[in-house]
Amino acid sequence: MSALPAGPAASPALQTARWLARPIRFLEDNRRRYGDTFTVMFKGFRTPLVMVSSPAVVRALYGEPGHAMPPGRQLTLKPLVGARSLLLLEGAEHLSRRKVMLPPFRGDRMRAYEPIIRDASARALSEWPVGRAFAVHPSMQSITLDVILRAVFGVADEARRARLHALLGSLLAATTSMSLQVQVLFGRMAPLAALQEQAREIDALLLAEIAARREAPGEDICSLLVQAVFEDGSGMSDGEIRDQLMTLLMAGHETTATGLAWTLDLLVRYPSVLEQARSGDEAFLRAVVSESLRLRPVVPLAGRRLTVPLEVDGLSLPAGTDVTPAMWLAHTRAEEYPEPYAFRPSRFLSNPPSTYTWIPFGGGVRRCIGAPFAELEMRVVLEEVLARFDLHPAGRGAEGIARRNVTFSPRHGTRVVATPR
Ligand code: HEM
Repeated sequence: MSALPAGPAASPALQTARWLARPIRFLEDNRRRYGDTFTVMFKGFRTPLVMVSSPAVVRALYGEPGHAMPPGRQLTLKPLVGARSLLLLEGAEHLSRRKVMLPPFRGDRMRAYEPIIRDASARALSEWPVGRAFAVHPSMQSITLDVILRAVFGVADEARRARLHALLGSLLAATTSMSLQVQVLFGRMAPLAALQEQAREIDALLLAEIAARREAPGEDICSLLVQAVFEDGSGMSDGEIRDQLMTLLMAGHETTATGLAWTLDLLVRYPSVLEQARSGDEAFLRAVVSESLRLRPVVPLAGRRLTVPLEVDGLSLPAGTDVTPAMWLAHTRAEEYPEPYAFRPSRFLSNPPSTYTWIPFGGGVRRCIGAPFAELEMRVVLEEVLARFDLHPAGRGAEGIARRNVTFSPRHGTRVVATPR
């Protein structure tokens, strides 16, 4: 068996502590010492993890459709999204779902959701405090949750939407709650029982929505799933649609809100870019979104377990190895991005990067199906924010990174001072 690439010799506990406390430093230190490809060992993982970042290796990894999903995904996600989730299926079952779930997210269809995004933004932005520091991340979470409930779930009724907003908001907060995790670790199951009670109410509400969409389909994604037909002529059961809706919520809500919070954090620290972003030039705002996702990749890793050996550019990894691109490292290669640490959206206008040097949405057969949705939503929310407010950073230092589940998120929620224009 070939040896894995070199990597840090520290104990798994120490490597994990460094990754959790200072992820960027951990990645940069390893790149400096070992190059583009290195092997790390995290506590709780039974097998080492090879991190890669050169475009040729990322292409070879994501280009092989047969690789399996990374370990641990089933364990953490199944209780929330259900066993039939697109995120958890593999092989032919996964591909058949992807085939029917991709078309509803096509770029041209997304335009229909623009009014919903503008309206959700207007409601949330009307509550922003004026002239004093506050964190924008919770407001972005509220917008992205509202947008998913309307555009994806299709919940038109205000009262039902408010109830689902409250229930899903607290379920999602609990999944990132350190206090809950500690209580459960010490055997206190009461909070978990309360969560299960909430989950039952959510399921009942979702099944009622699905039944209503079967009766009278609309423009939302749930209506399209209700009408979807697999190659064998069968459709999705109500239970499966429930799983896919929870999947879209889990995959699309926090990620987009966090991408928005990071974009605002970068914009307030680069006033000339912020001014240009206000100009109403749609292409420039798209470039702002792309550059933010490059410099602040919300999902730092999206790996695979190899089912066949990976052999490329002198690298040879045996089947069974866990391999992940490190988005930060792939996005900060000076060969592809001159002055890689500068926030410079115009680079996406003059010289758009090739596919495997910009991978905030992963790649290959598991690439994010919500990418066009997320990009549109980010651009439209930004337009609404910039049209209403002048923004300044609340502090001098750049935001640090905190980990929330699988995301890299601004530690203090992006604190700004907003004044109406
Ligand atoms: C800025 C926002 C977002 C980011 C950074 C992001 C990132 C990602 C990444 C890295 C993956 C894994 C890809 C892989 O394993 O190669 C993924 C998968 C996925 N995302 Fe997103 N995502 C975002 C928004 C959304 C939205 C808005 C939705 C839907 C409403 C969505 C739905 C999904 C789904 C269903 C998958 C699983 C695809 C599969 O396994 O076939 N995402 N996303």
